[in-house]
Amino acid sequence: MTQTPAPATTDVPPTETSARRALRLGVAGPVGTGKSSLIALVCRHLADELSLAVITNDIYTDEDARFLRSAGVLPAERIRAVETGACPHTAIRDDITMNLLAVEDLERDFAPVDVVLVESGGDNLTATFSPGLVDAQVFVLDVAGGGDVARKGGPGIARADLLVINKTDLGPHVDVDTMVADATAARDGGPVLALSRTDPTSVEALCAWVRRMHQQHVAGTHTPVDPGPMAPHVHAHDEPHAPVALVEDDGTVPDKQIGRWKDDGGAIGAPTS
Ligand SMILES: Nc1nc2c(ncn2[C@@H]2O[C@H](COP(=O)(O)OP(=O)(O)OP(=O)(O)O)[C@@H](O)[C@H]2O)c(=O)[nH]1
Repeated sequence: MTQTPAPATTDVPPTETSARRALRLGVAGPVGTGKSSLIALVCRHLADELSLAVITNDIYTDEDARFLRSAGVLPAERIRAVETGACPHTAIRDDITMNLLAVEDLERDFAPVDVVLVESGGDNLTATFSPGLVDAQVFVLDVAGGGDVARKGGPGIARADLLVINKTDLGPHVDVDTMVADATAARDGGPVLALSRTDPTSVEALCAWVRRMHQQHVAGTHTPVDPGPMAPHVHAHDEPHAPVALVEDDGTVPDKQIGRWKDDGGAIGAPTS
């Protein structure tokens, strides 16, 4: 009796869609470090050679998308906003659905797209993108944040594909060289770029890095790396009526904890059970 061979489960040629998938490049970092400005630089300098699109994340507005559209760095329809309605890291790490759909829409609407830049909402030092959403990520600090910031570490600083120390034109007020040296030490040799939009050499170095990432993506030689999650934490509003209690070993409630509970009626007091 002849047997029909089982269908091969490996060596499946890429589908047209996956073959055309853009490099998805995340840009994260604390509020105001220059994420939108960096994306504007990349678009301004590379739009003639690469097909680009942008997703911005804001909590309640589409402000970053409007900034980029008004800067005229790309056709307006290639820049789309995701309003996360929650902590910025939620939409880039915990539940990436909204962003993933937005990226796929752009890839389909403007196929073929070479690079989709995804800007995170401004967050703290620990926010990173899920490797399920982006292929590579840039973490942006600025010299205005102070020389100590790079030393403080965190997954983005230590393990993002590229760490940018931005606004080096403000350097006279901060020791930029020390900041870059600290950052390089924190990254175990990973690339660090000192950037200013007023320094063409640094802007070209940024563009060269993006080009290289895109080439590696197309060649299939780049493997997305997860910089690691942010520290575990809870949001107080997640469970407004059942906060995590501090209770001593003997079962008593410390004085400082009483008053942090509110029952359904709004009265303040310790829980009854
Ligand atoms: N001096 C200087 N200022 C810069 C540079 N890049 C950006 N800025 C300024 O930094 C401020 C913040 O820039 P944005 O690009 O809006 O920063 P962001 O990280 O996108 O901000 P959020 O989206 O609010 O987190 C703006 O006033 C920019 O003009 C730079 O290279 N040098």
